[in-house]
Amino acid sequence: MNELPWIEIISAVVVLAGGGGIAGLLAARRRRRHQEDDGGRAPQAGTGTATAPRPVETAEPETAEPGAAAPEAAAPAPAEPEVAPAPTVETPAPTAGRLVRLRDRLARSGSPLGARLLSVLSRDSLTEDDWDEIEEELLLADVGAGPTTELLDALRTKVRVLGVREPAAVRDLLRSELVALLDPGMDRALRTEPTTAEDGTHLPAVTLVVGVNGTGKTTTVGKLARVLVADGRSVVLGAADTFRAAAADQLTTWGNRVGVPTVRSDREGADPASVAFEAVARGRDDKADVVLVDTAGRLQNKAGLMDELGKIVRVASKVAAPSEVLLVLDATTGQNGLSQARVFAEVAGVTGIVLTKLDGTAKGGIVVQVQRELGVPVKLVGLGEGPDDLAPFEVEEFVDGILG
Ligand SMILES: Nc1nc2c(ncn2[C@@H]2O[C@H](COP(=O)(O)OP(=O)(O)OP(=O)(O)O)[C@@H](O)[C@H]2O)c(=O)[nH]1
Repeated sequence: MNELPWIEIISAVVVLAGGGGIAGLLAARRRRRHQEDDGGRAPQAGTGTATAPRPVETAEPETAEPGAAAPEAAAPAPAEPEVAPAPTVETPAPTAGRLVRLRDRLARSGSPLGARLLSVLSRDSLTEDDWDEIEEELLLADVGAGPTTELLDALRTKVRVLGVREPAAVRDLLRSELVALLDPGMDRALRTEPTTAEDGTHLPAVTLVVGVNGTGKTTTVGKLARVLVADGRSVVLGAADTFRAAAADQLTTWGNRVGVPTVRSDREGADPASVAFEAVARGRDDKADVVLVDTAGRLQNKAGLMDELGKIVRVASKVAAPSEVLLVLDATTGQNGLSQARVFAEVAGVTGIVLTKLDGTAKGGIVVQVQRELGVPVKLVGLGEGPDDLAPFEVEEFVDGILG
């Protein structure tokens, strides 16, 4: 008898058995990863309210059609019975003192505003070359031409008049000048207080988060939800970035981790204004304190951007008008970020800036320039990819961070 068919049959059985094993293994690993993503770091189990999102006006419902097979069901039988992961809710780090905890990251970014400036300023006698060097460092750090001249003039005068040279005194001098440049008097509080309409209806505070793609908007909305939850506020998320389908998933994951519901549409390209409206309505019905709305900001021209953001504001305002429009800027993009900022400020009536990725740049001076150019305060800074790496901006803590 020909042995070949038997070898083929045996091989096929081995492959099938092995494949099933691998499929089971992958399914188990996928489940484990899912559990980790959803709350692996959760210190306690759930008082969470992570609810299934409601479909929005123009959107497909999130849940599968009745009778439709769920994607998992079509996969080979898993090695162990499917157990829905227990909802776990994390406790975000408290917001007070976050910048103090994170400020090492500013120093570690090697900001030229820090060590190098201090070393020049401490030289025995400062020559014109030394002042040029200081100017160059400030410009390289994206402080901007106007503020750099201002800072240099103030430093020159004080160094001459006071004759300071000792490192500690020079540091104090530089510190106070940088603090002054950052305008500590600006109101940086987030307007997140709900209000009551004349007819007694509860109205959540609405925060719209805008900016070009990739700056960290979705991440910021997720982190901001954690900031608010840590401060004892109830939050609803609105995934109005309907351009990128994964953005809604990303936001839902952020929300689930802290027990915050996300209103979304799974249909790519669904009307963002409609999602925003539903999210604000959900916030009103749930009596939430704050609704955070993520947007796409991916439009190619100013007119299109104006149309989209204008419509989101108009439609959301049928329930409650946004009290904050936060512009997310990537600190590593320097001047480029600044020109984007100007367009958004014109189009969207920005009330605050979130500067992300300050952990990865020596260009911390962009904070000065952005505030000056737009006349809008930096309210939050992103200092890493961790869930609690977003801090309320505090001028003195920030300056201490960049001075190292
Ligand atoms: N190092 C660092 N990375 C950050 C920070 N904030 C966001 N990121 C990262 O930036 C990347 C882009 O973030 P997203 O939130 O997806 O950006 P987005 O603006 O929503 O992008 P689109 O949805 O494509 O418009 C992600 O890898 C984030 O982890 C930060 O403060 N520091």
